[in-house]
This record gives sequence, structure tokens and C-alpha cells, in this order.
Amino acid sequence: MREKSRGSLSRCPSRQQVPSVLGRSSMALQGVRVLEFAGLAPGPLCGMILADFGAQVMRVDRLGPATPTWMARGKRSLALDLKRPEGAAVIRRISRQMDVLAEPFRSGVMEKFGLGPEILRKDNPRLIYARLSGFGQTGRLSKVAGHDINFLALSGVLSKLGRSSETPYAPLNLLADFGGGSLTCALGIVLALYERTQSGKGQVIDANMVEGAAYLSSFLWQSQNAGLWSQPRGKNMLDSGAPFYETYRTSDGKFMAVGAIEPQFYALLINGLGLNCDELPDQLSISDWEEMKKKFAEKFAKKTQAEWCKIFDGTDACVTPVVNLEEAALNEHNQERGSFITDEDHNVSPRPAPLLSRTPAVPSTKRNPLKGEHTEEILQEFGFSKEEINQLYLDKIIEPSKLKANL
Ligand SMILES: C[C@H](CCC[C@@H](C)[C@H]1CC[C@H]2[C@@H]3[C@H](O)C[C@@H]4C[C@H](O)CC[C@]4(C)[C@H]3C[C@H](O)[C@]12C)C(=O)SCCNC(=O)CCNC(=O)[C@H](O)C(C)(C)COP(=O)(O)OP(=O)(O)OC[C@H]1O[C@@H](n2cnc3c(N)ncnc32)[C@H](O)[C@@H]1OP(=O)(O)O
Repeated sequence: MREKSRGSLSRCPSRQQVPSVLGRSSMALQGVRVLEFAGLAPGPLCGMILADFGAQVMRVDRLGPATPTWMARGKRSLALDLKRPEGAAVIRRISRQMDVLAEPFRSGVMEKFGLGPEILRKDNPRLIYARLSGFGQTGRLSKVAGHDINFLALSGVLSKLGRSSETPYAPLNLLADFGGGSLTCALGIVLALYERTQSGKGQVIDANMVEGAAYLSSFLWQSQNAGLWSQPRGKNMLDSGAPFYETYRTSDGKFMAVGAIEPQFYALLINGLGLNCDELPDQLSISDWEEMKKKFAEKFAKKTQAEWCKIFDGTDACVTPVVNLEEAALNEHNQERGSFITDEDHNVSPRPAPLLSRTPAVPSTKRNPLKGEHTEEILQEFGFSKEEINQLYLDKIIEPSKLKANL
């Protein structure tokens, strides 16, 4: 909880945190070949997770000018024009040797290319065909555009998020895109890979953000009758209604996060704040929560974040500083664990999670691939001859990599 000196994100944590001594050859997904079609946000994270844990991920990009790519760590890029039959034919040929194909388009796009699962799985019955969409492959919305906020809304979860008397509020695009989308898709792929070791067969995965976000939020559904959500939005224990589950501003304009739910931890919070339990209403008296929040807020506003950290550090009061990304990477606990890593361009990012004891992820420290940087290399690897590759260039199905063109 104690803070070390502040610094820029690009200055921090040490490379030694990456368990590189073990090498990429001992990772859990070693030997798995993945063809990922470039997408906006959920697909890229799903592919990055697979790459971090050892899969060989090849991203299929469009031709044309470079566009910003995030979450491309450890991937290679193959750029080609899928709208031309010759481009689609390249993918069909490559897919015969793939373990996993992951596509992020709205339902029906892959079929338009002639690259739907029926065709590709006929060529390669072991292929795991992962479809990561917003609304799923069937249903009246399956062909409609949407983003995280829309999927979260339809999952029912968005109605529960936000402060009292404000409109519902989506926590960045974390819940549907990344939790419900990327993570459930990656889970589906790993499950299908595991099952394939028994059956020898691939399968089609319909991962989608509406159902993924809903499933991620199963606790909400299954605790409906427990009284946890009986109040309007923003008035319940875990949605910013309770004084002991809230953030508070400190005298230096920073924040502390309080999550003192259990009575024994609540008592430590009250003690740390310099209050007396005997003079306060019962912890669970909902009608007193508003007043109690004011009391806590007044207290927190009297000291700096560092002063509060000193008071609560190492205690069970469940009080932590709200740190920014830069501070998270520099945080003493996080540094002890090596929770953040630095790539060769000095960019800091979270270490892949979870940590496996024998075969941990060994994320690449190299820069992200440029669009089409590995087109030729990949095609050669998959058996395309020099003549075939030249023909693809001549037909403008593929184009020289911008990297090579600039040299
Ligand atoms: C909230 C998040 C989204 C955050 C994304 C932001 C990070 C970025 C969004 C906008 C960006 C900015 C913007 O582009 C302007 C600048 C551009 C500049 O270059 C950079 C700076 C920018 C400011 C730029 C910065 C950032 O990048 C942005 C701010 C999310 O919620 S992500 C989740 C989205 N939803 C889903 O994934 C659900 C499933 N997918 C879909 O529903 C659709 O794919 C989607 C996302 C609605 C897009 O629909 P679209 O009609 O565009 O595509 P599809 O129907 O899926 O069809 C794909 C089409 O692409 C063609 N195609 C694909 N690959 C190839 C290829 N290799 N060759 C040829 N053609 C290809 C394919 O044929 C389809 O085209 P057609 O429809 O013509 O057949």
C-alpha cells in the first residue's frame, strides 16, 4: 500500500520481472496455431492472451494504411484482401493447418468471404472456430452493429451500474468487451482445445458480449433474493450505497477506496478514522447510510492520501489508496510481485494473469507487429512457393510490408 516515488509509466518496472528464464518453449499453449482476424477491442485481447501463454498467433489484417493496433503483443501480421476470392483462398489453404480461427465480425461476414465454419471445418475437422460477436450468431440482433455499452445494456447488467439519481454508467468498455467478450472467448478456445485432446474434433464457439457479460454477472442473478439489491440503483451495499463500500476524497485531492464489509473489518475502519462504534448507528442501518457517508467523507477530507495510507497500511480495515496506472506500476506490493512488465520500447503493461507455477506466460517484449510485416514469412511457412507469393503481389491480394518499403 505504501507508495514509492512517482514516475512516468515508461520509466518503471524492471525487466527481471518477466519470467524469461523459462523461455517461451515451456508455455501452456505452446504449439497451438491461431489465426485471428483483426478487430476493434475484444478480439485483440483474446488473441493477446493466447499469444502470452505461448500460442502462435497470426493476425489477418486488411491492406491499406497503417492503423493503430493495441493488444498485439507476440503476434505476427498477415495482410491480404479478403474481398478478392484469391485472398479468401489463401486463408482457406492456411486454415487447413490451423488449430484455432478467431473472428470478430458481425454474424454473416465470414460466410460472405466463403470462409464460414461449415466450409473450413470440412477441410479441417480439428479446427476450433471461435466467433466473437456482440449479439451472437443467431437472433434478431445478430446482424446489427453495437459496442460494449449496447451489449452491457441488453445483458441487464448496465441497469445495475451507476450512482443513485444518475443515469446508468458503463465502467469503460471493460465488462462486455473484455470480460464478457475476450475472456469468455479465450476460455471457450481453451475448453475446446482440451476437449479436442479426447475427441480429436474441433467445434464452433459462439462467444458474444451480451451473454458473456450476463454470465460474468451471475452473482447478480443468483443473489437477487438475498436482499443485496432490494434498494434502487446506487443505494445498495455494493453499488456505492453503503458508507463502508465507497471511495472518499482526501485533502490532497486523491481518493481512498473503502471495502470494510465484515463487522470485524468495519470496526478497524471506524477505529482508523478516529470514530467510536458505540456512538454510531448500526453498520447495516440503511436509513443512516447517507448521514454516515457524510461523516466518513469529512474525516477522509482532513488528511492526505499518504497519511491515510500510513494509518491503514497492512491492517485488515480494507482501505486502499486509489492509485493511477503510473502509481500502480510503482506500487511496492505490485513491484514485489512483478505485476507489471516493460517491453523493449519501455512501455509498461500488466503481466499476464493468472500466474501458472510450472508453465507461466512469457509475454513477448518485442514491439507490436506492423500491418503485413510477416505476410511473406507466414505464406512461406504454410507452403506457398515464391512464384505463388509473387503472383499474389502482382494481383494486389497482398502488398509489400510498409516496413520493408521504408527501408
Ligand atoms: C467501445 C469499443 C470500441 C473501441 C474502439 C476504438 C478504440 C476505436 C473506434 C473508432 C476508432 C477511431 C476512428 O477509426 C477514427 C480514427 C482512425 C485513425 O486511423 C486512428 C484514430 C481514430 C480516432 C480511431 C481510434 C480508435 O481506433 C477508435 C476510437 C467496442 O465496443 S469494440 C466492440 C465492437 N463490437 C463488436 O466487436 C461486435 C461484433 N462486431 C461488429 O458488430 C462489427 O464488426 C462492428 C464492430 C460493429 C464493425 O462493423 P463493420 O460494419 O465495420 O464491420 P463488420 O460488419 O463486422 O464487417 C467487417 C468488414 O470488414 C471487411 N474486412 C475485414 N477484414 C478484411 C480484409 N482483410 N480485407 C478486406 N475486407 C475486410 C469485411 O469485408 C466487412 O466489410 P463489408 O461490410 O464491406 O463486407
